[in-house]
Amino acid sequence: MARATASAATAPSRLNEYYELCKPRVVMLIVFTAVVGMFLAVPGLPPLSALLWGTLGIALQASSAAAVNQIIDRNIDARMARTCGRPLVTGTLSMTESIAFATLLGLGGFALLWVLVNPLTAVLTQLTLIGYAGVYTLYLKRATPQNIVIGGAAGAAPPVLGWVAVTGEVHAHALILFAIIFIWTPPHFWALAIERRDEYAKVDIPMLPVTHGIDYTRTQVLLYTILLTAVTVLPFATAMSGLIYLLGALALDAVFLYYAICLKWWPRPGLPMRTFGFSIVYLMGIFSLLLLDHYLWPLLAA
Ligand code: HEM
Ligand SMILES: CC(C)=CCC/C(C)=C/CC/C(C)=C/COP(=O)(O)OP(=O)(O)O
Repeated sequence: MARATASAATAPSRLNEYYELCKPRVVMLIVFTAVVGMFLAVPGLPPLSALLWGTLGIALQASSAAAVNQIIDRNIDARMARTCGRPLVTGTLSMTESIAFATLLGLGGFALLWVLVNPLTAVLTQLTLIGYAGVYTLYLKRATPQNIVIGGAAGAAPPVLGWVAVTGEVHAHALILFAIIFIWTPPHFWALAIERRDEYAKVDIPMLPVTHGIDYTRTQVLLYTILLTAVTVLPFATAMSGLIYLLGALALDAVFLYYAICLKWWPRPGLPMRTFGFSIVYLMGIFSLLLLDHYLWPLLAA
């Protein structure tokens, strides 16, 4: 009786541990950018089957990538305050359970994309998984302060994956979506890394604030944010999006630039984490505007 009660009590919490192994909040935003890529790929609505199975397949593979990242990084995660509560560190999930779970999600996602979407999406998504879990986590993260710039390509791929899921091909407009996330990644991450500099130094991970100092990193955040402003004009400049997108994007750019300028010239406690927090709102906002504009602007401009 006591045994039955105990296992009933632990079952939901174990489910929660598997959920946490997938970095759910990051994966949700990643999947959102992929879904926006699917909607932007065609003038009307994308086919339901590509939308449904494409989203599920990309979500499964992104979750698998996040789990592999935690399997590889468990010793580093154990020594940083931000990550020491993760399931593989606390021991609530074993290595065997985590590897089995990551393999199941990865293979399941790949098979689903290959069979129900198209082989190109399956292959590109698999390469993205390898890029993040293999190339970034295993090698780049420990090797160079440019780790997140190069590794950012994996995080930037999902809108392209979504586009390919619907059309079967890579279009120049999909590459603009890639460029937006690619250039957004450095200010997103380095804002957090400024705050967490000492933790990364303690575990010998060569993040930019550790190797080049905090002030240099602030300059890089500002330069990438300026570049990001230019890149976010591209959807309008190439007639992919209309004025609703442009005006909204410029407003978001202005706020992000304000954060980056304050971080560089008027730094104060708490500002790096507020900049990091805003970077997430910003990317959600840019992709929401792209989606909104795709359906509303043709009606208004007609
Ligand atoms: C190489 C690329 C990236 C790096 C190094 C990176 C790094 C990080 C780190 C370290 C955190 C954890 C913050 C914390 O624990 O408080 C984080 C959070 C987050 N990242 Fe990124 N990120 C990258 C790319 C992306 C991409 C592509 C997206 C989405 C499109 C994204 C969305 C998020 C979100 C939504 C959070 C908040 C998670 C939460 O609230 O727990 N990141 N990122
Ligand atoms: C479609 C597909 C396969 C997508 C995979 C892309 C993916 C999951 C990107 C996640 C980006 C991310 C959270 C990086 C941080 O890793 P970190 O190890 O630097 O951060 P941590 O210290 O919080 O673990």
